[in-house]
Amino acid sequence: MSKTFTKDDVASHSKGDSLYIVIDEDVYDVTKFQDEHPGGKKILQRVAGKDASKQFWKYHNEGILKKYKAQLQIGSLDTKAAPAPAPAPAAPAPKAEPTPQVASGDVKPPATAEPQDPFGELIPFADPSWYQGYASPYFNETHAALREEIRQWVDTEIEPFVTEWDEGKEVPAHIYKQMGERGYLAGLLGVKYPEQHTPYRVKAVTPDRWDLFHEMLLTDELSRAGSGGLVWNLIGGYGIGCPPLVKFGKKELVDRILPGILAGDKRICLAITEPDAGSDVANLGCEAKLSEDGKHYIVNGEKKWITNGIWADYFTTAVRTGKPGMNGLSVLLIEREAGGVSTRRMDCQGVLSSGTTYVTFEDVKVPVENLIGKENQGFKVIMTNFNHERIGIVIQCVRFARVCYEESVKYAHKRKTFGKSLIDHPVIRMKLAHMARQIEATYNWLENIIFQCQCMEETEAMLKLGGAIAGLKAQSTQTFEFCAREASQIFGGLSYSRGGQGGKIERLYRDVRAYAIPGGSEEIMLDLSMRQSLRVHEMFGMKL
Ligand code: HEM
Repeated sequence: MSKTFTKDDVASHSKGDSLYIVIDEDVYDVTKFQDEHPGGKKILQRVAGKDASKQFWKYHNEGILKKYKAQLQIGSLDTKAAPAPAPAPAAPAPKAEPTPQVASGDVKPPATAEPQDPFGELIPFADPSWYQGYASPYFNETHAALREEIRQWVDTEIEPFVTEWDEGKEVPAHIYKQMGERGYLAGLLGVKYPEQHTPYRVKAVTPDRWDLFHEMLLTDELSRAGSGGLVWNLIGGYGIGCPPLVKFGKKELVDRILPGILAGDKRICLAITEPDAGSDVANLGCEAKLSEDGKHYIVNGEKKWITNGIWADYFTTAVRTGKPGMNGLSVLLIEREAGGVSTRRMDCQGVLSSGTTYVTFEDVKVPVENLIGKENQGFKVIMTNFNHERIGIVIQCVRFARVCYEESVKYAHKRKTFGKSLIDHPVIRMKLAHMARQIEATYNWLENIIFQCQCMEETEAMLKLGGAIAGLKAQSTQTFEFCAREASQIFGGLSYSRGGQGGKIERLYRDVRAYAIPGGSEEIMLDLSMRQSLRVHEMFGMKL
């Protein structure tokens, strides 16, 4: 692969039976590939033996090269400069003393507000501002190291294949296994890193330094691949099904099953929604009756739209153990191998590789030891979990909105209409500006909420932040929907057909409803945001 070619060498391979092309000074042998090239073989033959960089970038995005490089690149031109050696870590630039705003007092920023080195492509608003050299009180060098670690993995082993996986409605099992081995699953529980239950560690961050902003980064960077199906496959079932077990499960149960889950060997999902009860959780009907000897619950009922259900070994399930309403609900950990559990894949509009599932429980025998929390007090378990779930949804929506925006900015710089680039049309800049302002507003609220969660104990956070998190969820799904629509208008036909340059936009557009409806629909979220916030502030002594 490290072979060097002159321009004349390449020019001598200009026929169908030996066809080389140059892209960015790298040489590709596309002789065999020409027959399977989706753009046709003639178009490749027209640039045979030549530099085809300009034509290539007109029709493709970076993902294509990442995917095919290993297979097709045979070397580089002799004119290509050797890659510059990695720069030595720069000595921290001397910081200008801030100008005091008042005559006395210390106005220096806290130590954690030191800016990190710029990272990524530096397109304004395409990444959070702390990626681009701006100071932040929330992120330090451990976050920067984690960001680098995940991005490298996603860029090389995930993103180039996401379209294939989405169309095939499955993510290869080894990717999920890596989530365990890289220590990522253990870091996604909204709790202290559970060192005692897993030998796996995140390379970039020691368990004692793990915080909610690291957790946020995991979800955020995975979402850069631009596929709700991928993210839900990897963390959708786990991220909402496992925290109740860890927080409210009995020690013996947790000790028995958690290590296998954190290792990525076993899968868990959350089973709450039913054909007839979604956001109104208090009306759930799936029934669990205590056996006569008091040793088991016998579970009967159906669950619908259960993410990851078809692959799950464990189902964290909301069941009715008592009277109607919220005070008759419990949560049970149901094990597939108990028998009586059937799962079938549902055909949905979006998040295709997430495995949305219809589940039936028929006389499933569940040991009483598998009760999570207390009998008939499951509502609290479910409600506590909602905040974590909704924050996860918000992180994904903001990043998906950024992906729509980023793809649009890049495309607007390369596509020309009416004699000028799209970016030079004020109407396109207006669209981008409306996307950016919503993304940044939503993201900054998200950072604040995560910081609040970090400062509060869980029940306090459930009460005090529940309203704001509900409002933020609606804000994020509307931002995502807006950005998907505007990006689609900018890409035109390319985002109407699947795959190719507008592929991410087309897919994300289909994924929007999977975020705006589950985890509390926009309508319910907005109403709850007001009701709950007013109730809580009444307790604070709100004066009207
Ligand atoms: C290493 C070389 C190349 C590879 C691996 C490659 C791969 C692909 C792939 C996978 C697609 C499907 C659409 C997508 O996923 O983006 C595609 C489409 C296409 N390619 Fe290539 N290609 C190469 C070089 C070229 C060159 C040099 C040209 C032009 C001279 C070209 C022109 C096209 C066109 C016109 C399409 C159809 C675009 C559309 O549907 O809008 N390709 N190519």
